[in-house]
Amino acid sequence: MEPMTPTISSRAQISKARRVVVKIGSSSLTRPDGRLNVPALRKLVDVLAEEVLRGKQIVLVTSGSIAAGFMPLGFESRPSDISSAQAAAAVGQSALMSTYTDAFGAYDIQVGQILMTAGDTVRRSRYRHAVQVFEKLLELGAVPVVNENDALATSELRFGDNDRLAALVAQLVGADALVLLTDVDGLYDAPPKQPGAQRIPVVNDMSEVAGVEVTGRGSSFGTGGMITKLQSAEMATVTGIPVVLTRAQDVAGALRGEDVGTWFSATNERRTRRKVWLEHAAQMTGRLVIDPGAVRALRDRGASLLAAGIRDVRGDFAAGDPVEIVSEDGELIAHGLIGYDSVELPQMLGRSTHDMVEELGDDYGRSIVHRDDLILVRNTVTDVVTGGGMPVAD
Ligand SMILES: Nc1ncnc2c1ncn2[C@@H]1O[C@H](COP(=O)(O)OP(=O)(O)O)[C@@H](O)[C@H]1O
Ligand SMILES: N[C@@H](CCC(=O)OP(=O)(O)O)C(=O)O
Repeated sequence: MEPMTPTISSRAQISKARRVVVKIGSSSLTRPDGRLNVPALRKLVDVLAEEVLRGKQIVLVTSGSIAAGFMPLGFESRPSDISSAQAAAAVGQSALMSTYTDAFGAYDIQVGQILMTAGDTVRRSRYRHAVQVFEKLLELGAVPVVNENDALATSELRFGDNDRLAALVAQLVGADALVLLTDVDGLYDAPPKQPGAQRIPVVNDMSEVAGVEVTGRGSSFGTGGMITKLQSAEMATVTGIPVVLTRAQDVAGALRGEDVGTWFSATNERRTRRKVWLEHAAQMTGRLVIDPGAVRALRDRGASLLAAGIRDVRGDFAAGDPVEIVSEDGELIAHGLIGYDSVELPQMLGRSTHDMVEELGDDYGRSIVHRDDLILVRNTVTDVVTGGGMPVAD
């Protein structure tokens, strides 16, 4: 059995964390001309390698593949169309990994590349497999180096930014803490370039950042800006993982528990990883329109969604896919994992479970979305600042 790490409930305790996920963003790994900033990467590795040699388990989530790949392919700036960005990622990812392999190799530490797509964090079998690979690498003393599988990720199954991916990885490996490294030394109460903007040192509850002005536009090479960092912090903290957000130069201080950046305390809510994913990260494959009685049943009674309350179904999905559930006037009510394929649903709409079992057989006795697979979409802080959660397919 792995020794248990005490729960990390304050910044000072982070030095006791046994397993930490560290995410470094494009903004910190990119030179002004857009190329990979190798000295910055090496400085990060110097700090992380020392921690590994002292016995900490580190998982590194790193951006930089597109940054490292577009110039060698002859693009003048980071390409915005998907196929060019994917080609740049394919070229840049290998350059990125060889730089990490050399840098950690100087400390005799092996790195293992893990390229993930959103699907790996959703499907149970792939998730379990990912858990095993991470565990094995860490057990063998290697540093898993993670990025999104940019070359292959399709737009429907893409995170885009690495902030939310890092929160999901932190949940997947059961990290004691998540460190988000960027080009700004923490969350500010207004965009940092604004005169008078002040760093917020501690956030004990995400509701405290409700009035903070953040932008979704990152630095020249970053993706997502501060919005996806707040989403990431919320995803981690509600599953019991505290977060430090700071600039890359302060990584050593962050891991020692110094007063750098912004500390986001873990909440006691401990929502399950699957529900957090459903709320924040799932790309929806379909939409169910439900009547007012069903809205009340979901909201007030925490009920499962039955066919009787469904008015309309849109999209092409298979049982187990994530769908959004909206009211007749279009208000987003919940996200859920659907229990049936889209082709099965039209014959079921508006019908009682009893009728369907009589006519269609026992297979139709299940709810459409079981309460355990359903999360009411709250007006969370990140929704307030972003003006809505994740993009949802029509
Ligand atoms: N309230 C805020 N506090 C701190 N940074 C903010 C805020 N609002 C917007 N930002 C911007 O977010 C940027 C970081 O996001 P991004 O460029 O996507 O970083 P990365 O590539 O490291 O993920 C910073 O450069 C900063 O200008
Ligand atoms: N996966 C992409 C990174 C996406 C990105 O820029 O994310 P972020 O570092 O969170 O702004 C890459 O390696 O270029």
